Amino acid sequence: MSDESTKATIEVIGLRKRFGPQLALDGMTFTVRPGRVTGFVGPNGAGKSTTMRVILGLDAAEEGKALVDGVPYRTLRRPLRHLGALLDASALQPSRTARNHLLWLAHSQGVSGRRVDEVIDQAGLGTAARRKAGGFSLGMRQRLGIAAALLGDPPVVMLDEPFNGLDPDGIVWMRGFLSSLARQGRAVLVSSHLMSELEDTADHLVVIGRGRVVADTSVSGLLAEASGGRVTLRTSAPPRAAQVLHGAGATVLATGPDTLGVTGLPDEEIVALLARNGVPFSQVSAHRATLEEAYMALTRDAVEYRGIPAGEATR
Ligand SMILES: Nc1ncnc2c1ncn2[C@@H]1O[C@H](COP(=O)(O)OP(=O)(O)OP(=O)(O)O)[C@@H](O)[C@H]1O
Repeated sequence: MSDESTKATIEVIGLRKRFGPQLALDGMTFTVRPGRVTGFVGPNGAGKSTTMRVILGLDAAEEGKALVDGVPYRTLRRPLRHLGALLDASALQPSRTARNHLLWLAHSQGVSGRRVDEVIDQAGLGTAARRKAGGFSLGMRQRLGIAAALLGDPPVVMLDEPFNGLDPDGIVWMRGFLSSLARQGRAVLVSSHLMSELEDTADHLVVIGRGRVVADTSVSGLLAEASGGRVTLRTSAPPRAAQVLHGAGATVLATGPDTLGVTGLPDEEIVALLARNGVPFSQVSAHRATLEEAYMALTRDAVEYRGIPAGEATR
């Protein structure tokens, strides 16, 4: 799984799909690569579930194609061994125990019964696996869905809104779990409409709005861009500090009686310059945007109806 260029695992190429007058996918294009968690993020109705359904062949696109390991999912002979998916955690047999549900799935896919107990452990189902799935909370259903997705030990895992219904402990568990799947070399695609859920989890982001990709970027790159290289400086000698930094090519703006906003120089260079020129300072801190801030900036135009007074919505 080391050569990313030849091991692309999900390729979505130019998908277009309508539901009646509603354009759900409008040229959706991205690639999910192994060894990292790719967050698939967008506001409600942006097209996340539809894209995943097209990848699985559950919905047909009018244009474009979706490939898993280079071929359409429907043509795979043992699909669970290529891609494990959790789309709808409520899709289970309420009268079966979780373990029997998994045994039945394993049998239908030629997977050994031994694997069932492994995935029960991996998904943290524990003794609940012997209970009827009909009585499960949404969080336990998510875990059961994840256990099912892992049955075929697939190199690609795709989860639609897996954080839904999880309590804070469950969210922490899910983050660690997704990261561990990626560390094992798997390609992990996980959708969410809340960027905060993916904090400390996603390595890469495909941000979508209105059926198309708005940004396809590493998390670190997105944060650096949103942070804009702004540094806040606290000093008892603002005019002197401004003079020194301006002389070194920075743009300096007074932001308070003893604070300056500096752009155009990295924080460590600012510290060195001030020290060398004997300018006193008590704080130099680079502004770090949160993932949520970066996301809001990206999707500002893509959110349907946000802030539009009733009666003025045009779609
Ligand atoms: N079966 C359907 N019939 C009609 N319209 C649909 C259908 N499925 C999806 N849509 C429409 O397609 C668009 C994309 O929906 P989709 O469910 O893929 O978005 P999403 O990003 O998954 O949203 P959410 O975060 O709410 O799940 C929306 O405008 C939605 O109303």
